[in-house]
Amino acid sequence: MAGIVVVFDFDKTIIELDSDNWVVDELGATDLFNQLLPTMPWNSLMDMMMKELHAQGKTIEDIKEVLRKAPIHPRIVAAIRKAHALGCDLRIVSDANMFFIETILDHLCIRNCFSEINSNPSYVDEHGRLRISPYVDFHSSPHGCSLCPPNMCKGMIIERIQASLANEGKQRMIYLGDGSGDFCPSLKLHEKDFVMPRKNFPVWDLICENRGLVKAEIHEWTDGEELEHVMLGLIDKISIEESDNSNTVQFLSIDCKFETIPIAVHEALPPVLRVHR
Ligand SMILES: Cc1ncc(C[n+]2csc(CCOP(=O)(O)O)c2C)c(N)n1
Ligand SMILES: [Mg+2]
Repeated sequence: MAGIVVVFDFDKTIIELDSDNWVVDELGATDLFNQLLPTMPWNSLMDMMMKELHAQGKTIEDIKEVLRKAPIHPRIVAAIRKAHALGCDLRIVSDANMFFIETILDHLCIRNCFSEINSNPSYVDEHGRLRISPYVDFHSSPHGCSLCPPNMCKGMIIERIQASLANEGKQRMIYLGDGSGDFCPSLKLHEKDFVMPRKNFPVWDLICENRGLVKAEIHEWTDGEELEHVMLGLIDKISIEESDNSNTVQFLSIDCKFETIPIAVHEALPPVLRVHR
């Protein structure tokens, strides 16, 4: 589906928990983290925690090992692979950090499924310490959005993606998220887009309380199995609508499930593929 962009939040959407807390807890630094939390911004605190762990002798490999153990529902990995194989453009917008996300995606062998990852920058310095900084430098150039944390306005990122898609002929977006930071981007979606808030999580509460403000169609999900079912259903629905809207493209019926479409055939397909399930 060359015309469909699927944007994923990462923590508590792709993986089952918050990666920052997972690393801090697993490496035994929870008490210090909780003690310092009221005193500094989140990214500065994470950077400081990485300094502390480095001073205690914890290596980058120790951090990677913890990240590789992060719980994830197997159907989420399957869903990502299927959406990618169907030709959707998959992206991540996350308030975690690049190192944590890339380590986990590499481990799951799904990094190649994503065309873009937007998150807080991170790098390993010359001493082998992980450095983490905010996506937005809120001292020199604050984003000015009151809905979002100072270091990242996901709504601004979505608007930037929307502007670039207009040039690429991609029209439809599906946005999946769980947290309060996913509310602002949900408000930026257009009428023909879809938002998939995780049920009983903060973004779901916010969307339920402000339904009138959300233009996109709302489809909730609870776990990986439901995420897979709902997301692939929406991709199917969009592809049918887009093929019905187009009088120039041929369409093809494939009497099989998504996972059995041979890649060689799929690549040779016309731009719009109708899948019967
Ligand atoms: C005021 C304030 N409190 C807490 C945080 C940190 N924070 C909140 S949710 C989350 C996980 C995001 O990952 P994802 O976007 O992938 O769900 C993080 C790191 C913040 N930035 N500002
Ligand atoms: Mg999240």
